[in-house]
Amino acid sequence: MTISPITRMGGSHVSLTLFSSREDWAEGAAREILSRIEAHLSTHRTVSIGLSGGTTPTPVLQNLAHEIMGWSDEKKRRILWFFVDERCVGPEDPQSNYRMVREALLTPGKIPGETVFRMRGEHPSAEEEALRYERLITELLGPSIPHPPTMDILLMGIGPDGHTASLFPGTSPEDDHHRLVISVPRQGDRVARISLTYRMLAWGGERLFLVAGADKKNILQKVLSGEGDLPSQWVLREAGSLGRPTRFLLDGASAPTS
Ligand SMILES: O=C1O[C@H](COP(=O)(O)O)[C@@H](O)[C@H](O)[C@H]1O
Repeated sequence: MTISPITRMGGSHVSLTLFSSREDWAEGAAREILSRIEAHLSTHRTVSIGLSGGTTPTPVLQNLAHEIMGWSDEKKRRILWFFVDERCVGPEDPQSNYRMVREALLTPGKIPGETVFRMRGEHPSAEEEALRYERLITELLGPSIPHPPTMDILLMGIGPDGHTASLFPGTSPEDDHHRLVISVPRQGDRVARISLTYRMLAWGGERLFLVAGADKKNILQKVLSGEGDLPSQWVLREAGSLGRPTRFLLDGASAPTS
């Protein structure tokens, strides 16, 4: 599938893969993630993955759990699971990204707890927790100077307003300064959040956007049109300027028509 305006977003570094049904998408996306994990582990001791929340990734993570559950503990310990963002709620709250990931992937995949690095949404200070997570990332993945440490695979989503991770419309990479993780204040009904920054997302080895469902069709069309300053567009542009690839894994219902 080709969409010409996409070249304006991330140049040749952006590609789309379309799966016909939601079921094919969930299976195919899990296979894509798995093949990148295996490829990375064939040349590196460990692979780091950033997980997004919301509802879209659930069936993909369930399929991934099914593939990984039979692995030896030794091999499972070579995957380091991080979070792209979290809502400032407890780990049992229905809004918790960690809760969704635990139920879909960690528990069924029998993932060793010591390989999972969650953002503690229940911390009384989101800012302190963002700073702790930033330190954790640099300890585990490398220094933040001269550029952010690299998470090898970032699983990302797009919200109906074009947000990605917990970076919302009206923000831009200029707001990041030198941070890797930020706290995002509560706004209206939206609870406060903790999020990786644009820099951190752009420097990731590869971004896989998991997008499915008819309710994502319009926003995806807009994102890929190249016109605008939506957070997901900033990520594509910044990663593209670093020559880092981004791939969209779409189901038929979400795919743009032109
Ligand atoms: O708020 C969030 O939304 C986006 C998209 O979620 P979805 O439910 O529309 O798929 C998600 O990527 C992010 O992690 C989450 O916190």
